[in-house]
Amino acid sequence: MEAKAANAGIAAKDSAEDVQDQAMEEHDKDEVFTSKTMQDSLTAIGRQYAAQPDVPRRVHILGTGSIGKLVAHSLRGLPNPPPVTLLLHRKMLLRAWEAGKQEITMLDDGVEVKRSGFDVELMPLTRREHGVDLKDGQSSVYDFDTEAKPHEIAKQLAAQQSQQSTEQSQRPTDALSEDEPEPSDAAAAEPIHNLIVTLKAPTTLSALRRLRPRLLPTSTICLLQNGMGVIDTLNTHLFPDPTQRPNYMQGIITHGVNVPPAKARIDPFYAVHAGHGTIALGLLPRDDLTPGTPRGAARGEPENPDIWAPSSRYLLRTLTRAPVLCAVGFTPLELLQQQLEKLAVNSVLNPLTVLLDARNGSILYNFALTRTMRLLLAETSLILRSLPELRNLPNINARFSAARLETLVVSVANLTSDNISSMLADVRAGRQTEVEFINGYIVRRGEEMGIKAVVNYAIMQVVLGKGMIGQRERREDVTFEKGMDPNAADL
Ligand SMILES: CC(C)(CO)C(=O)C(=O)O
Repeated sequence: MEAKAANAGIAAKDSAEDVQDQAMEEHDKDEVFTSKTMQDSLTAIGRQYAAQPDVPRRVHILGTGSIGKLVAHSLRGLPNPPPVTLLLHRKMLLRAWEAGKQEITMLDDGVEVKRSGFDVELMPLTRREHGVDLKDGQSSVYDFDTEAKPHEIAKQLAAQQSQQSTEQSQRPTDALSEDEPEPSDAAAAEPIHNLIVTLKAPTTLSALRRLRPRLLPTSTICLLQNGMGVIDTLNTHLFPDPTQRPNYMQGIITHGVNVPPAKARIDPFYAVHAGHGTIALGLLPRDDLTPGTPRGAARGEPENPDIWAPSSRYLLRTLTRAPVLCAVGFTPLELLQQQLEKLAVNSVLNPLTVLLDARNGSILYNFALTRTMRLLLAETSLILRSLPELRNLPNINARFSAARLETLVVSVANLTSDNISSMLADVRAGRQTEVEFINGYIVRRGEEMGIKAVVNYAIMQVVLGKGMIGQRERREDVTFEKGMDPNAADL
């Protein structure tokens, strides 16, 4: 009976979607017509929203955790959907995909909606040891049975790798020997123009290192994750030359999506859209624009849309087109302020819930914890109000006052009182936390301005210490069934 009702629900939803699809297709045709016939006469804002037939439409999604699934599922639900490639980081996931129905299922308001038509690519993770990438199955630099030290072995491996890559690039492709593994999938070598990253901040650098050769200065990377400072890390380690950097977009997600553990074991491509929220999106202005290009953000003025790369406009437009995502674009300066507010909330709720090993609501109505929160927020407020990028903005002192930040923390703790914070979930699962991109970011920004963020620093160290205790316990005391390593948990 229940299944019947659910099926009826799906059918009703499908026919409603069909009608909507037709309407949107007409709308799309109109937009292409507009872009072909009137492009020259459009205003800058008009060009921003017009369809762009020349931009490659494929969207790659890195991270198939709950948010990755929500975004992928929503994009394939669009009328005239873009091609979507899921970048899978584990063989087990690829096998599950191939053995399954090759669809993502989202349970929303009691109705299961299945969507297919995705492409997948396996992105085997490499380990980095002493500065060299070790491929899947390659021995650790610590395992060699010689007198040589791990860093010396790493040096030899690096030399070998660079020689191999030089030889390979000098040989014509048809001269590859039989036994040499050819790239398994030609698509895996193609450029990535539009990339959405839903990985956690600490794993982003190592994952993007694998994709570095496929990312062009014309590509756009949209980061949908907690924490701040990832872009600085990417620029330092992967894109030191500003002219070779991709374009960046950032987003703040308030959707609540989860994967019931019982379901995760049966179908890793299943998720529940439990709380409908929004995505605030903002593009980052490039640092390498020709001198003289008007850059509104730098002066705290409205943005000049002409400076955004076509892939950035395409990705922004595509994400904002998906009704369920409720994505809205903001100016870089407004998005930055929203990110900092979220950072302040996370910098209190996440580490405190880890230390207390308790749900978000546990910090409420407890004066000892209120004192701790106030100490943290006094320090964070001072640092945020001193940031050079916010200088000259009116209202900064009020928006980032310790009292207002406390109101934000309390209200989020109330709204999510039964939730387990993402940081506590990470610690419990033995995963690396985002603390260095939350409290660590506040500490780093403080240091730049000569402000010692001792409370944030101390709390970050305790969270790191707690994570280490958990990881050690897991390694030493508990034996896991093969294939059930909790550290391999999905991102
Ligand atoms: C706001 C909060 C704490 C909600 O759980 C969160 O964003 C998180 O868990 O990372």
